Amino acid sequence: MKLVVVGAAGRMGQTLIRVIRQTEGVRLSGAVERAGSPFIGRDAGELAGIGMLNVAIRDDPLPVFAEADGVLDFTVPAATVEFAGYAAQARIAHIIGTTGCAPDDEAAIAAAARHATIVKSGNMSLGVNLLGVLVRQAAAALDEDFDIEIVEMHHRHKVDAPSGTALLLGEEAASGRGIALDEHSVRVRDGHTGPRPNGAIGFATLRGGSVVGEHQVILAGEGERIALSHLAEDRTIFARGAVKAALWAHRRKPGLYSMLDVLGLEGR
Ligand SMILES: NC(=O)C1=CN([C@@H]2O[C@H](COP(=O)(O)OP(=O)(O)OC[C@H]3O[C@@H](n4cnc5c(N)ncnc54)[C@H](OP(=O)(O)O)[C@@H]3O)[C@@H](O)[C@H]2O)C=CC1
Ligand SMILES: O=C(O)C1=N[C@H](C(=O)O)C[C@H](O)C1
Repeated sequence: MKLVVVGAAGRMGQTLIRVIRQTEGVRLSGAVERAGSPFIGRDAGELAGIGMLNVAIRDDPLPVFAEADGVLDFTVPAATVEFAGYAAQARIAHIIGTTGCAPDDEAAIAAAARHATIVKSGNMSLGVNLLGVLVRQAAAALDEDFDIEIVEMHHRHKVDAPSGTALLLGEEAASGRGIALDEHSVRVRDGHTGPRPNGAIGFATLRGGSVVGEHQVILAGEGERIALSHLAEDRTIFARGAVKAALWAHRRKPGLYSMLDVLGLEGR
């Protein structure tokens, strides 16, 4: 399967290029960065530290997509929406790891999924997706006497909050409780907040250093507390998940899928 990496010079872009090189059944056919990037024209393999791959980084996605079977996209929301349109035009699989998408972005991506096979997830790792299933089960088993709080920590460069993973875990908790997350989430607390609303799902965000990604879901009751957590030690776990998603999506009918579909965890 021929794969394009967009955002090829980024933290995830470079990790994806290394993982593609190590994975049977896939090869890097193209690499894209934004127009004006200092990395345009550089060899994608050299930049990722694995030696020449003879794939130059380009700033014209459409012809690059036309020669590929799938695109791996860990960039920024505006770019992802644009890439979704191009992937739909080229009828190739689009694997989206980008987080921080606004409702309008999500709507544009859903529209593109009428023509393209899109897999989108706030976290592509096996561990976090399994954690999501466990969180849903725990939230379903316990009533509102257990307060749900989600704590996340990431590196100092991260630009969106709460993280895509924290929101994914919040959705799973809400689904276990049979409620809508956006009607119950408390994303910020500051000053005289008053007591905690019953049934709220709270979020707390920490940023610093080089932390790859840490998430904890706490279910706090009277006199006892359950904590379910995931620690990402290496970005390779996300890249492996994305490549797995691309292989799963190849020649599958258009639609918007999640990592739960890819991993066979949907409905578990
Ligand atoms: N779902 C998951 O499993 C994971 C998701 N993520 C998410 O992936 C995204 C990227 O993370 P990370 O790699 O750390 O971020 P980086 O900033 O390191 O990488 C993003 C790359 O995308 C490039 N880019 C920006 N605009 C465009 C464009 N129009 N065309 C092509 N390339 C573009 C950036 O270039 P420039 O810097 O020049 O603007 C940069 O090289 C984030 O949203 C993050 O939350 C991260 C890890 C796992
Ligand atoms: O920006 C990151 O680095 C990460 N982003 C994703 C998120 O927002 O949850 C996934 C992972 O935690 C790393």
